[in-house]
Parts: sequence; C-alpha cells; structure tokens
Amino acid sequence: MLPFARVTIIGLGLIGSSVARAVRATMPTVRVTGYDGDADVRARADALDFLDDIADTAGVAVIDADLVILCVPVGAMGAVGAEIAADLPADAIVSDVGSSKETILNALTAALPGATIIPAHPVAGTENSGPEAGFATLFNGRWCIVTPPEGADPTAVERVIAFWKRLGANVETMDAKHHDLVLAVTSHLPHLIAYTIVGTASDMEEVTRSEVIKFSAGGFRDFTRIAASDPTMWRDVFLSNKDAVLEMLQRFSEDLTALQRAIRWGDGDQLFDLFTRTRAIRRSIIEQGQDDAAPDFGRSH
Ligand SMILES: NC(=O)C1=CN([C@@H]2O[C@H](COP(=O)(O)OP(=O)(O)OC[C@H]3O[C@@H](n4cnc5c(N)ncnc54)[C@H](O)[C@@H]3O)[C@@H](O)[C@H]2O)C=CC1
Ligand SMILES: O=C(O)C(=O)Cc1ccc(O)cc1
Repeated sequence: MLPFARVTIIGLGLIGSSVARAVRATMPTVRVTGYDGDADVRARADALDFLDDIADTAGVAVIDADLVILCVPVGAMGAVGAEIAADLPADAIVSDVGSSKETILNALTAALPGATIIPAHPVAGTENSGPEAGFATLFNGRWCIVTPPEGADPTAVERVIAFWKRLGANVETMDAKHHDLVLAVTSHLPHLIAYTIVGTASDMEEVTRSEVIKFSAGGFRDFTRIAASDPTMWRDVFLSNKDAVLEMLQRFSEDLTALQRAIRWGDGDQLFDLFTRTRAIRRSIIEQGQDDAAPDFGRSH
C-alpha cells in the first residue's frame, strides 16, 4: 500500500524536481502537483514534464494533497507555510527537505497551527540548482533524516518514513536539535570551509589566481565544487543553524590553532597521528558504501 496518493511539491529546483522524478519512477500511480514562486521555473518544470499538474499559486497546489513537501530555501519555509495555511486540507501532512531543522519546525508550527508537520532532510544533493539539475535516483542508498516534533502522530511519522524508503533512501529519525548539531559538523562546516578557501584563493594576486586555476587538479578542485553551491540556500542554512555552526566553528578553530602550533614547532608526531585517524575515517566511510563514488549517486548529473 502506498503511503500517499496525492503529493504536492512546493519549490521545483534540484531537490523538489528530484522528489517529483523519484515519485514518478517508484510510485507511478501517485499524482504529483507542483508549484514554484518563480514563473520561469514553473515554465521550465512544465517543459521537463516530471509533474502531473502545475498550479499557479501555492494555495491551489495544496488544495487536495495528502502530503505537501516544501522544497524551498530554509529562509522561505515560514512564508510558504503562511501561503498554504488557508487551503491546506485538515488531514494533510506537511513536510520539508530543508538542510537545518529546528528553525523550520518553529517557523512552520507558527504558520500552520494545528497542522501535522513531520520535517525531513534527505542528506543527498549536489552543487547544482534548478529543475534541470534534478534526477530520479538522487536519493538511492542515501540517508534521509526524519525529525518528528515531540508528540507527533506515530502513523504520520511512519507514512513519511515509508515515503522516503520508497524513493530509495535509508531513513533515520532524531530530534531537530540533534540533527542540527550533527549536520553542522558533517555538512555545514565543510561548506563554510570550502567557501572560505576558494574565497581566499580568489583574493590572491591576479598571477597567482591563474596558477590556482591551472594547478587545481587536486584537493582545491574538490573545494571549488562545494563552493559552487547555491548562495541563497547556503546563506539561509548558516543563518538558520547559527548556534550549532558557531559552536562547531569554535572547536574547528581551536583544532586548527593546535595544528598551526604543531607545524611551527615541528611536532611531526601530532600531524602523523591526526592524519592516521582521519585516513581511518575515510576508509570506514568507503566500507559503508557512503563515499562520493558510490554508484547511483549521480554527481555527474
Ligand atoms: N542542494 C542540495 O544539495 C540540498 C538541498 N536541500 C534543501 O532543499 C531545499 C531546496 O534546495 P534546492 O532544491 O537545492 O534549491 P533550488 O534553488 O534548486 O530550488 C529552490 C526553488 O524554490 C523556489 N522558491 C524560493 N522561494 C520560494 C517561495 N517563497 N515560494 C515558492 N517557491 C520558492 C525557487 O524559485 C527555486 O526554484 C533547501 O531548503 C535546501 O536546504 C536538502 C538536501 C540537499
Ligand atoms: O554536494 C554535496 O557535496 C553536498 O553536500 C550536497 C548536500 C547539500 C546540502 C544538504 O543538506 C545535503 C547534501
């Protein structure tokens, strides 16, 4: 039995269009309706033909949905919640895919009093945006973290879990605060570091900059991929997960200072010990099949 019959997706970019494509691929009888605030994105999504219906307003899009998934930047979630409030069916479940969770839960709870809100975060994506960037297999074998609020209806939680499993994801549940702390170190801080290092390189002299491009075959190239991620999305992630990111950044700068000292004083043992530990972490990620090169992740899309 399918967990939902009529799914509405608000925000038709990388993640929204991937969810729509994945629903079509894995649950072809489910009707998928879409809406995006940008008329040009709506027209492009229409031409790409991954939806059954496109609505002209967010309200019309949700009118008979049983699952509504908000796939807009984190900072826009509350406003979209307010836009759909009057038309949301009483028995519909509202979910989202935002990269931080506590702020979204607060914004949606305020905008949609009494609604069933079961947030989720597929930990899968790329540096690309827009409806053209999405693909049906994005969630295959990736984690999706569901963060039910306290006292959430267990049946609603189970239906959202079943939905993501159908899309190919492995699902774990945790509370929003814990999610935000974990993701601050595993995703948000790495993006901040990538933005910084690429920014630092681009601030260098013109001549050096061309050498940076020319010799960027190694680690720097990986950083430039991450640093090409969507500016609106990541601005919102850092502002919404401020406390956890600042906490992790503080720890990171202390560790960086310790490394700086080890280099200055020629403490090779300290460097060697750290690099040995980090190599083991990489190897255990690969053993668990969670590395970038895993089949189906589709980074090349
Ligand atoms: N990009 C990634 O790798 C991942 C992103 N996420 C989360 O998914 C969400 C969407 O991200 P992407 O799909 O990458 O972004 P995107 O930029 O590709 O798509 C976002 C879409 O939302 C629309 N939008 C913005 N404000 C709106 C509003 N008020 N009403 C209606 N539509 C509106 C935009 O026009 C755009 O088409 C974000 O919350 C992000 O944190 C989650 C996992 C991975
Ligand atoms: O492209 C990458 O390396 C990513 O890390 C994609 C990504 C971005 C944001 C998320 O919340 C989850 C995954």
